[in-house]
Amino acid sequence: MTAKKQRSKRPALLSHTRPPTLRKNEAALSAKATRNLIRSHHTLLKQRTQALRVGNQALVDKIDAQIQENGGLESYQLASKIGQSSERGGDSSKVLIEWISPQIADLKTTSSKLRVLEVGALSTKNACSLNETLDVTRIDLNSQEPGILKQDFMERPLPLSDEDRFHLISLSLVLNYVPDPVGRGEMLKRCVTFLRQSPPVDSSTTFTPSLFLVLPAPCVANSRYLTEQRLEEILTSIGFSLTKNKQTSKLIYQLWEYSGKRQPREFRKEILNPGRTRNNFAIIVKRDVK
Ligand SMILES: C[S@@+](CC[C@H](N)C(=O)[O-])C[C@H]1O[C@@H](n2cnc3c(N)ncnc32)[C@H](O)[C@@H]1O
Repeated sequence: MTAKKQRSKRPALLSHTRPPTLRKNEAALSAKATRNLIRSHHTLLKQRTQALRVGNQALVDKIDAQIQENGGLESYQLASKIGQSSERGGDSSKVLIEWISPQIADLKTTSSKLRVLEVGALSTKNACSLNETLDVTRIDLNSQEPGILKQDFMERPLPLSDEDRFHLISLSLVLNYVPDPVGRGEMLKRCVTFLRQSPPVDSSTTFTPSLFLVLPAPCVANSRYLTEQRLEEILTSIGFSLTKNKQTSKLIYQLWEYSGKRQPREFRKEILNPGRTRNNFAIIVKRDVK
């Protein structure tokens, strides 16, 4: 008998990172269709950003038409929702709840709540929305339900007081949606402005303002331009420190506490991890203009 040929294990592609399937029979087809839809949407958004950058409006229009032909943001969100179903590895906010449970335990016996901003919310029934100790504000570029505000986080009015700030911000699979590296850096910096230092109203519970970040694992594990160390350098420079970290074959989950110790630095797009099979995911951080 001949020995079974061993397949060489290639690093996962960004488009192959959604957890496994809905119903066994529909599995292969729908998982593939879902991946293709997500991948194609991300690619078109990146091409659109490049076309915009060089002022090629005709190409922008063509790409917009292509995005619409594929079902637009709505179809992308549907594909992402399938990715959230428990059969596909589930709702990422379950990990968040597990991590913050010790800190929010005391809130169960009070009416105080921790204020959470969920950016890129696809459902009002995920684990964080169902948690009675959390007061969740949900926003998305395209709202799928009445409890989700249609809003671009980058356009959200800046807070005037703590009432407009949050103890926790969730960016689950949102940063990788942003089509350009500079925009990703801006999104991370913007989070700080919305974090709240004061404790939940009428409560003695203390909670260090935090950022829950979820990314497809290859963004960090298999990129030419981003490594775990670089991600940590970036977030540390913005004032965060890493408190929880979990990686599966598909996703990387992290909880960052805001220490307030900012050491503003610039981060450029530079090759950190060369290789033909790597992806180009990058985060560029520009210094704020005073
Ligand atoms: C892949 S879905 C992730 C959904 C969900 N958070 C999850 O973990 O599965 C990404 C969502 O982020 C939303 N999004 C991307 N950039 C955003 C922004 N600047 N403001 C609000 N929502 C944004 C998109 O509209 C999309 O619905």
